[in-house]
This record gives sequence, C-alpha cells and structure tokens, in this order.
Amino acid sequence: MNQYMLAIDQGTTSSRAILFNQKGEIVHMAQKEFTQYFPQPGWVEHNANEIWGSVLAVIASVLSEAQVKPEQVAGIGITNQRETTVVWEKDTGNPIYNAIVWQSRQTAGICDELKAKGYDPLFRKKTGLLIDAYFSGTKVKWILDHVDGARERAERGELLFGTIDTWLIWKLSGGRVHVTDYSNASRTLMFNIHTLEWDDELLDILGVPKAMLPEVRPSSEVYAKTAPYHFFGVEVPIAGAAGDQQAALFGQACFTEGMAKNTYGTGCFMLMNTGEKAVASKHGLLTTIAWGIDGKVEYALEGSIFVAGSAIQWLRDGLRMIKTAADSEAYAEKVESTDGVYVVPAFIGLGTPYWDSEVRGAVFGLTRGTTKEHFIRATLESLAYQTKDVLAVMEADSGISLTTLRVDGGAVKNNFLMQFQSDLLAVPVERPVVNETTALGAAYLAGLAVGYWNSRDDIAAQWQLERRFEPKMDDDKRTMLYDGWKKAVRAAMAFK
Ligand SMILES: Nc1ncnc2c1ncn2[C@@H]1O[C@H](COP(=O)(O)OP(=O)(O)O)[C@@H](O)[C@H]1O
Ligand SMILES: O=P(O)(O)OC[C@H](O)CO
Repeated sequence: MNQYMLAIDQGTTSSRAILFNQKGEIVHMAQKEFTQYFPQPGWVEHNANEIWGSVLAVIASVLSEAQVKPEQVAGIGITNQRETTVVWEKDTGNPIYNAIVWQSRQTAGICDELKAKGYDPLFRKKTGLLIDAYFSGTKVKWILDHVDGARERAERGELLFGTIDTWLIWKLSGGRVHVTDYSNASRTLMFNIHTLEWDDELLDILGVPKAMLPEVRPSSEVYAKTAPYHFFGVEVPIAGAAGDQQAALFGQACFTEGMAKNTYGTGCFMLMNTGEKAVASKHGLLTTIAWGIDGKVEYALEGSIFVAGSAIQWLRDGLRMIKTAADSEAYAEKVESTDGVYVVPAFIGLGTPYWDSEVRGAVFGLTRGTTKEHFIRATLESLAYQTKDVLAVMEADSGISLTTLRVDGGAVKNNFLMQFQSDLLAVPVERPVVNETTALGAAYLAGLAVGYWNSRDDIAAQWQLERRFEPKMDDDKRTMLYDGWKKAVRAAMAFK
C-alpha cells in the first residue's frame, strides 16, 4: 500500500488538505472556505471552532475522494495563517473569544500606547518585529483585557493561548499537547528570537501570563499522534509545523542564504533566507525565524504586504469590474499601459517598508480617457510595485542582489502580472510546477521527521520549474514607471 504525507494548510480564507506522494507531487486536494467576521470597521475575526470543523471536513474529503485509507497517511504537517490568536479553556476546549485575525486592527490603540511609552526599540531588538496590531502579542492582551476574569483565569493556568498551528495540534491530539514551532512563535511579539525563549520582560509589559503559552519546539519533529476518534480510529504522527510563509520558503527549497520567494495570496509575503544570522533591518523588514530543524534555527528577512490578491477580489466583489480573478489578465492585456493611472491599495494601511496604519487606498492619474481596462491593469501592477518596494529594501539590508525570484500563491497564475513583475524588478521570475508550496513545505517538514524523505538535498532536487519570465523592459521605462508609483504612495500617505 502506498504511503502519503498529508499537509493541512489553514489559510486566512480557506482550509486545505493536500496529499503528497514521495516525488513531492500533489495526489489530491480538498478545500473549504469559512466565515469572515467584521464586527467593526478594521476588525477581522474567525470562529476557531468553525476553523477546526473545516479542517476535519477537508481531511475527510481528501481521503475519501482520493480513496486513500487513513493507515496510508505516514504523517501530518501543519501550516497556518500566522499571528491569528486563539485563547481557549484548557478543560473544555472552548474558545473564550473569536480568533483575532492577523489583518485585524482592533489593537492599534494598544500599539500606539506601547509606542508612546518608548517600547518599540526593545520589541524590535528582542523579537525582530515592530509594534503593530499585525502580531499576536497585543491581540492576546486585548482578549485578556476584554473578557471578564480572563487574566486571573490565565494566571491560574485555566486558559491556553495559541496561534492556529497550536490550536490544531491541540485539537487533533485530543487536547494532549500544547506546542508551537519556532517560526510561529517568532510572530507573536512575545518570543525572543535570539535566546529562543518566551521573554519575561515583554510578557510583563503586555500583561500576558506565561502559564498560558505553548511549549516552543522544532518545526520538524513528532509532537503527538492524532487522537484516534479524530482520525478514523488511527494514530498518525503530527510531525511538522510552520507558519505559512516560512513553509512556502521551505517548499520552494530556498535552503541557502540569499535565496528568496514571494507568495502572492491575500497579501504578499517575500522571505529571504539569511541562514544562521538574524539580520536586523534598517528599512522596515521583519527579522523572523524561518524554521527550527536539525538542532538549530535558521532566520529570514521578511517583507509583508497586506493587500495583494485581495485587491483583485475587490475588483471582483466590490467594484464588480470582473467576474473572476482570472479575468483580470485578459483585461490588462487589452491596453498597452495604464496611461499613467496608479492604484495604491492601502485598504488596511501599508506594511513594509512604510508601516503606516493610517494611510488608506487611493487612485491617481485618472483622465476622461481612463477605461476599466486601465483600472484593472493598474490594480494588478500595484502588486508588482509593492513587491519592488520590498525587494529594494531587502537588497539594501542583506547586501545580497537577487539573481532570481521564486514565486507562488493564487495570483501567480496571472502571466501578465508575472511578466510585469520581472520587467519591473529586472530579475527573472520563476514559477514552479507545484504552486501549493506552502502545503508542500509543511509536508516536507513532517516527512523529514518521519523518514518519508531523507534530506533537504533530496527535497531540493524535486523542485521543478514550470515557467521562467525574463525581464524585457528598458531601464528608462522601468525608472519612469516606478518613479510614478513612489509619487502616488507619497501622495496617498499625505492624505490623512
Ligand atoms: N489569475 C489571477 N490573477 C490575479 N489574482 C488572482 C488570480 N487567481 C487568484 N488570484 C488572487 O489570489 C488570491 C488567492 O490566492 P491564495 O494563494 O489561495 O490566497 P490565500 O492563501 O491568502 O487565501 C485571491 O486574493 C485572488 O484574488
Ligand atoms: O493565509 P494567508 O496565505 O493569507 O497568509 C497569511 C499570513 O501568514 C499572515 O502573516
């Protein structure tokens, strides 16, 4: 009987379960969307039990549709939307509040207070992050501040905190283990990425009791076995976990210093492997743990763009200019250029390198001749411009000039976008055969722990190119276009 690795990719808008074979190929995939809650402007929440239900549903679907028996699953790897915060009761498993999603701005006020007290340099130094509502720390504080008696209960050890990896491992193991991996811990604003411990000083500032925090473990290791009643009577090793962007870096086999990938999903996240060095950024990049494996941790520099594919969803659902995200490509190709139109999709502020949570979206350069095609093209181009902003600071901080960029995520199917991206960066863009690199990374991490794969060299040999986009634009045009973008961002930031 063939054996497979099962990856669970718990993303911002959907949960996926994917079976991979030993060649790293997708055997089958099941996917399920779940509800997004927007209780107030700028707030985004999920129901953690609904997420758990969606994960159970996709596991059942993928096995039954692929006609794979639960005994044929050699191990499970988990990857997840990062930073999203759940607090639940240890005894009952009931969450005490909705999961507060990474995109949610409900802790912006807490962040302003912390910054006003001058804490930013301290958090930067210890966590590699900066004080922003994006990260888990202030989200936990918010829940403890707003749910009656929660802080006291947490101090007594009655409540547990977890990012989604922790929540799913706890649920799958029948409440037996409360763990996270280094990559997820590094996104919480509470974990010291140099000493590799929860940091007492930061916990004190945030008012988060240590008793509620999970144990931090390597990204490739057997944490527990599935509780048989959650996995068709079978105990399968849960053998790997990593935040989705770090998992994608692993799935793209970016194992050596200087290799980078960019994922074009809801947002866009570019990570560059910096090996065993935690490189501090001078330009608003995050220093983050890529993974813990083989007895050590390796680091990455990250640029986070909050709005990318979700701008295309906005064209589809908000403006109703297109019927499907894929339609955007044909519209963009119908015109030679945007005719000077720029869309700055700063719907929830701007991340790297600007870190401005007050700025909002803007459109510039409209004329009577502007058409829907120009508008759609300008929105697609904004993904590429934001990526160029990130790449420029990444090269400056790392001192490494990128020779190619590996890409993945839903929006890389768009050939127009990929060609424009290559033109704008003046660097070849490489799209792999397996676009589900996030799930593949989680499968690889778990597979290495259970001996399904032997080494990272074996994995690197499996990476296959689907298409390479070469830069074709001349330097003058590239400079002229990018100067326009910079002007548009400056103008958007001035309008507050
Ligand atoms: N052909 C396309 N062109 C542009 N954007 C696309 C295309 N196909 C999908 N997208 C965008 O990609 C995103 C989905 O990618 P995915 O990697 O599944 O995201 P996530 O994991 O963040 O949920 C959506 O925001 C969608 O608008
Ligand atoms: O779920 P995704 O793919 O939008 O990824 C979310 C990121 O992990 C947020 O940091």
